[in-house]
Amino acid sequence: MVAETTANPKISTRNVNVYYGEKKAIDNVSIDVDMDNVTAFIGPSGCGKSTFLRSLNRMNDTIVGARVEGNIFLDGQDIYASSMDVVQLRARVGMVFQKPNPFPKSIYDNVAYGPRIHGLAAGKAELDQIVESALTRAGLWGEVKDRLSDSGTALSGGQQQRLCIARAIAVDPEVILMDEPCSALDPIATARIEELIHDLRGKYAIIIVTHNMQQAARVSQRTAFFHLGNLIEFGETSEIFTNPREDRTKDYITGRYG
Ligand SMILES: Nc1ncnc2c1ncn2[C@@H]1O[C@H](COP(=O)(O)OP(=O)(O)OP(=O)(O)O)[C@@H](O)[C@H]1O
Repeated sequence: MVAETTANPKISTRNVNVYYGEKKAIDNVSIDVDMDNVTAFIGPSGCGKSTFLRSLNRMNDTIVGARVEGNIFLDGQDIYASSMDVVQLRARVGMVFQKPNPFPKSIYDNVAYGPRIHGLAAGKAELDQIVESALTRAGLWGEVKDRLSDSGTALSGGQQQRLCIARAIAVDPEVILMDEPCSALDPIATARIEELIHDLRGKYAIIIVTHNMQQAARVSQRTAFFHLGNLIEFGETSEIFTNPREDRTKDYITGRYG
C-alpha cells in the first residue's frame, strides 16, 4: 500500500516489517501519525495491531525473537538508531496497557515514579505539582486528592486505568499508545476513558488499538485497518466506516469476519 503522508507527522513509519522468529507479523507498513488527531488501529484478532503499536516505542525489544525492519521516525529522528536512548524514548512515547497495571505503591508514588527517575522535579513542591497536574489531566484528581497515600491497586478498574494514564502523562510525553485500554472495564468506566481521550486530543499524539469498532468511531479521527499483518486502509475515520475503499475493510466493519 502507498504511504499516506501527513505534512507534519509526529511519527512516521516507512516499510516496517516485524518478525517473531521466522514469522512475519507486520508486512511493509508505512503510515504517518500527527498530533491533532486520535488514530485508531482496528482489525481482526491476530492481524498485528498490538505488534505494530509496540514497535512505535520499541516495546518489542523486550520480546525474545522479535525483530523490526524498516524505519520509524519520531519528529524525524530514527527511534531504532543506536544513538537512541530507549528509556528516554519510552518517556516520550508512553504506553497504556489492556489491563490496568498500577505499581503496588501509593497513588502518589505511581504518578511520581517517572518524574523522579527522569529528574523532572527540583524538589517536593514541584513533584507535588506534577502529580496533581497529571492526575487532573487524567480526570482522577477529584476522586483521589484526599487519599494519595492509599495503594493504587485499591482503586476500581476504571480509576486504575486513569491512574496509569496519569502515570504516562506525568513525564510529559509527546505520544500516548493505548493497547485496548478499555477491554477490562465496564461501560461506565469505558465512557470515562473515552471522554478523557477526547480531552487529551491535540495535547499528545494518541494511538489506540481497539477491538471495538464503535469505540474507534467515537474516539478517533483517523483509522488504520489491518488484516493478516498488512495495512489495508488508512484514512479519515468517518470515511473508513461509511465509505471504505477496500472490500476487506467493508467486510470487517459490516461484521462479515473478525
Ligand atoms: N510474543 C510473540 N511471539 C510470537 N508470536 C507472536 C507474539 N506476539 C504476537 N505474535 C503473533 O503475531 C501475530 C500478531 O499478533 P498481535 O498480538 O500483534 O495481533 P493483534 O491484532 O493485536 O491481536 P489481538 O487483537 O488478538 O490482540 C499473531 O499471529 C500472533 O500470534
